[in-house]
Amino acid sequence: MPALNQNLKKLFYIAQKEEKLGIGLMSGTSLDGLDIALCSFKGSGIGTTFKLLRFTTIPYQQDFKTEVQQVFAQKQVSLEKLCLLNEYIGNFHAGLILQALKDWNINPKDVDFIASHGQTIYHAPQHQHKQEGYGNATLQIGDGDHIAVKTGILTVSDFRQKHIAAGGEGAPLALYGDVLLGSKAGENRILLNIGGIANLTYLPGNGNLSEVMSTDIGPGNTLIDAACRAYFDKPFDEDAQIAKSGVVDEVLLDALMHHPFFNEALPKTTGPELFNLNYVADAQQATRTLNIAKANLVATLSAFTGRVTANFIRSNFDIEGLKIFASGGGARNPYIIDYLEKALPGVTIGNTVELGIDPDAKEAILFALLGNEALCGEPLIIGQNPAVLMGKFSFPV
Ligand SMILES: Nc1ncnc2c1ncn2[C@@H]1O[C@H](COP(=O)(O)OP(=O)(O)OP(=O)(O)O)[C@@H](O)[C@H]1O
Ligand SMILES: CC(=O)N[C@H]1[C@@H]2OC[C@@H](O2)[C@@H](O)[C@@H]1O[C@H](C)C(=O)O
Repeated sequence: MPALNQNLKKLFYIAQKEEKLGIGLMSGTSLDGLDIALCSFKGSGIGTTFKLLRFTTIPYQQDFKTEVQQVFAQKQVSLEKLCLLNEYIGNFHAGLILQALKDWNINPKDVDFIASHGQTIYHAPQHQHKQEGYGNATLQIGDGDHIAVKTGILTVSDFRQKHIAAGGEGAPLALYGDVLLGSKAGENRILLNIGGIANLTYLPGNGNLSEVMSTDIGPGNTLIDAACRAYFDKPFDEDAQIAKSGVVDEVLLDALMHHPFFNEALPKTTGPELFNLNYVADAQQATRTLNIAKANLVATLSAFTGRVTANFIRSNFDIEGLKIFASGGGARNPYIIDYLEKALPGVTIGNTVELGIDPDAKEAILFALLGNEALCGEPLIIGQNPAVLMGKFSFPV
């Protein structure tokens, strides 16, 4: 009998371990930093038990952000730059993981796997690119082989391609973990993540997985951040100070609300490829509001996130006793949260902290969970979503 590839032998060994130590990585559309969550797992699927052992966000320096912004959500980029960044980000993320493990006094040899989201560079669902003959597509870079070789840890990466191959749009993937982290018998819940793009997972209190729904909603922080960068030389509107100093331009807000994306069938996804400052400039041009004060613009964009999200929840989930648990950086934006509270009377709006989940760590935990599923799970049928195990394996040697 030919000898078994040592990598596969190790893979089988890890997959069969009763308890696994895994690292989940998330680097989102906000480009603020790399989220690193170290978790321990027992079991798989709905029966998984896990503990978040350590969490950190390592902020990106401006020079790195500037590099990534050259290719991020752009229709035309330098192919050379894209190629270089694929290697660079893999290596860079591996270095940040090693740094975090050192800070935590944990030997990389004790970690069973890394689950890496990579950096989304372009997201192109068919309803958005509309090119005949082409399907849904998405691209995350920061290749897993570089992470595996540099850290010496088995790496699972590039989760979104399989979702598309099996009929999805490559996102949101949060629902696979949200079901596990957030479901409660007898309580109708929404886990609302306000990142660059806002998305949610509806978890019915009857526990019926076929009723679970997860979708992107529209812009979260992406437009607010873009306006703060362009006009205030700030990465974001900390504690909504700028928005609170401005006044909403209702005419512009109404114009921003008119896009076919908001009427697309669910589930649907989007990104900064659509919701960017050109989108805003077009609406300003159409409403002759190009000269409004920049603080009024930030207030209007913050109200836009609030109105899109509130309208979506009101029209899709007119459900008695609905509870929302917010996460993502936007959960710390008081303008957005206050807006939702006013626009959704009777709906309780809390934070995932109440579920024992650090709202900043949630997405990194979700990818660690997906890595655990890739190793020892079985495809789960949840709502209309592809029932597949996602991720590709990269070996250290
Ligand atoms: N104190 C705060 N006040 C206002 N906004 C905040 C605050 N803290 C964070 N944010 C917002 O949250 C953003 C980061 O959010 P997060 O890390 O959830 O995004 P992401 O993971 O990149 O997004 P996505 O989920 O779309 O990939 C910041 O860019 C900022 O807009
Ligand atoms: C293509 C891509 O990276 N999409 C992200 C983005 O950030 C939020 C929203 O848009 C969501 O669809 C997704 O991330 C989360 C983690 C998800 O897949 O659930």
